[in-house]
Amino acid sequence: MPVNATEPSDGKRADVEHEGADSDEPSLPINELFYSLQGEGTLAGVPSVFVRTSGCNLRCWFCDSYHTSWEPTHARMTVDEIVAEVESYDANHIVLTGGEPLVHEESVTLLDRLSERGYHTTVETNGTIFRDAPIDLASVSPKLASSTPTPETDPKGDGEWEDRHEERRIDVETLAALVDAYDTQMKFVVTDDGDLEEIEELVSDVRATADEPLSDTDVLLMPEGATREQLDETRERVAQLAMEYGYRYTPRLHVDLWNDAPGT
Ligand SMILES: C[S@@+](CC[C@H](N)C(=O)[O-])C[C@H]1O[C@@H](n2cnc3c(N)ncnc32)[C@H](O)[C@@H]1O
Ligand SMILES: Nc1nc2[nH]cc(C(=O)O)c2c(=O)[nH]1
Ligand code: SF4
Ligand SMILES: [Mg+2]
Repeated sequence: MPVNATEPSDGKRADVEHEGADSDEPSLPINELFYSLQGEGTLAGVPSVFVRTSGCNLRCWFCDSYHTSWEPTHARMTVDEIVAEVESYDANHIVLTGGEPLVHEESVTLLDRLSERGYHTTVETNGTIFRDAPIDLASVSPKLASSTPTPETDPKGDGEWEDRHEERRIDVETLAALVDAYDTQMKFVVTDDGDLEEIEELVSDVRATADEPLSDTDVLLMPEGATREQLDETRERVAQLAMEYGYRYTPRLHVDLWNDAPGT
């Protein structure tokens, strides 16, 4: 269901409580909650319930979830309300995404409750924040230099987020901690050939820092594109790059199937 998104947020707990969220109960700012197919990564095609939190610590210029980052909106739901909504769907796989779901410590509470009920959990994260939680698949998408919003690419202002995004986007220690703690896929948004040099260097740095291995088939190249038309420009080249470098290609099934319509 599309959640009635009313409360603006910037990745911080809102200071106003709203109907439907008891102030004593753990709650999360939810932008949307829906049932679809996992569109990305090694579980692509698996029917899944998506829980999308609002608020992010980065500002990728290409963010396909603009209303969780650049202009965040949400309704506050208690963890109990979220779990009840999840349980109304006949699915075993839950994808917690955002925005950046790990900016919220209540995401751990939600993951605990889902795990207790036997759900498989995937967390889509930008890899800048580590939290100890029952995560079955950490779907980590480190943000490359090509994601940084410059005055030319900024979708909202004049590049006010450029320095903050640039300082925060990569933390090798955090990426290595995620690899060590969880079954991890590393999913890079590729805009053009120039991204591969940074990917190779970053993968090498993470391998040097982590104790657990990160195989080439756990490194995924995903074409940039929020619409079918944009993907038409990128997907074939990114597929070629995956073959050239020996990494895995991931499609964006929800864009191919439904052109990234809300609730897909
Ligand atoms: C909206 S993000 C939310 C989770 C987390 N903040 C992150 O970036 O991983 C979900 C996924 O969409 C990807 N993504 C966002 N905008 C995209 C675009 N224009 N093209 C391709 N992938 C995109 C992100 O890299 C991430 O893998
Ligand atoms: N179908 C579908 N699959 C997805 N996999 C990751 C998504 C995300 O936004 O994190 C996503 C999404 O938005 N839709
Ligand atoms: S990190 Fe994820 S949610 Fe945040 S701006 Fe980038 S793509 Fe969007
Ligand atoms: Mg998405």
